[in-house]
Amino acid sequence: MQWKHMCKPHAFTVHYVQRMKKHRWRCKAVTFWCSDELLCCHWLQALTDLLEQQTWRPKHVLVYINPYGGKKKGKQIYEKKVAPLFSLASISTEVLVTEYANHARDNLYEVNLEKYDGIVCVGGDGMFSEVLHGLIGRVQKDSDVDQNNPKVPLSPCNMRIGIIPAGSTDCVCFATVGISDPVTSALHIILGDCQPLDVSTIYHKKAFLKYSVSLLGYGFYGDVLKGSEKNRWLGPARYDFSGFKTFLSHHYYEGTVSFQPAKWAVGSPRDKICCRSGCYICRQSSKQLEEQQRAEARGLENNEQEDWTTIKGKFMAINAASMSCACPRSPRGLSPAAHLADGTADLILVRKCSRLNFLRHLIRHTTSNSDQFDFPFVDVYRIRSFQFTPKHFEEEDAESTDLGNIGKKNFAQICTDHPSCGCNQLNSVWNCDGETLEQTAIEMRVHCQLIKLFARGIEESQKEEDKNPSRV
Ligand SMILES: CCCCCCCCCCCCC/C=C/[C@@H](O)[C@H](CO)NC(=O)CCCCCCCCCCCCCCC
Ligand SMILES: Nc1ncnc2c1ncn2[C@@H]1O[C@H](COP(=O)(O)OP(=O)(O)OP(=O)(O)O)[C@@H](O)[C@H]1O
Ligand SMILES: [Ca+2]
Repeated sequence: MQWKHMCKPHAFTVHYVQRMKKHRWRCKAVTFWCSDELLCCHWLQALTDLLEQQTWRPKHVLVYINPYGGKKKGKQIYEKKVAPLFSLASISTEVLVTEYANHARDNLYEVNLEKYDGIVCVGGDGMFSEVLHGLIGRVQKDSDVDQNNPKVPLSPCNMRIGIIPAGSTDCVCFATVGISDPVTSALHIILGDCQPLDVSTIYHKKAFLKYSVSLLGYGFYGDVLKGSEKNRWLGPARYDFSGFKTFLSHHYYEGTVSFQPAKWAVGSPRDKICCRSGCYICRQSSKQLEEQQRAEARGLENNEQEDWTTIKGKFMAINAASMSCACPRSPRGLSPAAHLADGTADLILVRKCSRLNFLRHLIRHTTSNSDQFDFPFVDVYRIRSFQFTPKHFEEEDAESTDLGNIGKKNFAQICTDHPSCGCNQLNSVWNCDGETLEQTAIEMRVHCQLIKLFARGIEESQKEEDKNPSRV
């Protein structure tokens, strides 16, 4: 809500948020007229006082715009749809339109963060990932935490990030707000919403590689991403084109997956209930995790060696989803019951299957009320960490001769460059929130609620409320 002073006659306008269909929010206005000037002033003063009490609302934000994300409309979207709302809400801004990849990330290591109440990122998941790496890295640096040391607990980031969607998938925005809509996201920022978010760290041989908040996927989604990069000029359609080609190539990959189940977690990946605003499961799970970590610190439980489950096999896809990964292509996401802030990820293993079966599994991502895990070749686990070693890597490590490595690297290269050559590609690549990783043997660990967003999670729709009347 916001007001605008009008001199004559005595009147003021209140701007407020109205909920529309499908989680969309719009800014509406209502003007109050009054013949009594004093009464009008009293109202104005009372409203101003109320607004000033809302200390969680940001007053000064730092905005990063990727002018080349999605359909290359980031700058236009910000100027036309977002900046006017920020100025109406008296939010002052400092704007940086990025000039090269990683400009925003590097800038976050230099700026005086104390000046700002939040960071706004205009772009897609890749741009968000840049801001995420910049902010987490900066906070660790300021608190003398070595993010490259997997044994040291990371410092949580209190500065909130707002996402104005202007990318190709916008999965982080969609899965935390319920819609990919710049105006809705701007209104969540203005109201000062706060949604904690789990972040996963990825390591190769104990060396830190990347952070991930949405999908860490090997096999199908890795290949789709790799293929899509050659066709960036197609814009968001590059994923569908590459998805179709990857589907037809129908590769499977051999390797070993080991994971630690999240024993303390309250929910399961097959739950019918999804993560919604003020989620009870997120609150309970994070509490239980804190207790478990306290017990581990006192040496009552040894988490490092215990409870690892190992599965060796041939996989079409290995997906670790730290959140549902809902997006316009798949409105319920890769793992519809995954939670934003419960300290866990859902590990989905799709084993070698026929093309038809894989298609049936994929199609279920697009329809409501159908369970994409209900196939004999799909398994799903709620986990705190996992590691993957490709079969090819095991052999490579055993031989460990430079000559052998070079030979295999070249072979993989030939196959990637000639997908129609008919030979079997040995390894896939990891898709980490829309960016490829160079290493294939990796380890991932979830950090509960490491960052905060200007969002509130997806609000329960009337239909859902009718189905779950007893939910908190
Ligand atoms: C028949 C239709 C089946 C459609 C199945 C759609 C499943 C879509 C699931 C999307 C999950 C997105 C997870 C989010 C990942 C983001 O961190 C990342 C960065 O933005 N985006 C992508 O990697 C971008 C990933 C984009 C993946 C697109 C996959 C398209 C598959 C098309 C298969 C066509 C088969 C047709 C056979 C006749
Ligand atoms: N000025 C720039 N020039 C070139 N690349 C940039 C620039 N600014 C940011 N980038 C990079 O562009 C990449 C893609 O951006 P972004 O995520 O906004 O769009 P997208 O890839 O179309 O969407 P999505 O990630 O949702 O699929 C990011 O990895 C980011 O690092
Ligand atoms: Ca989670």
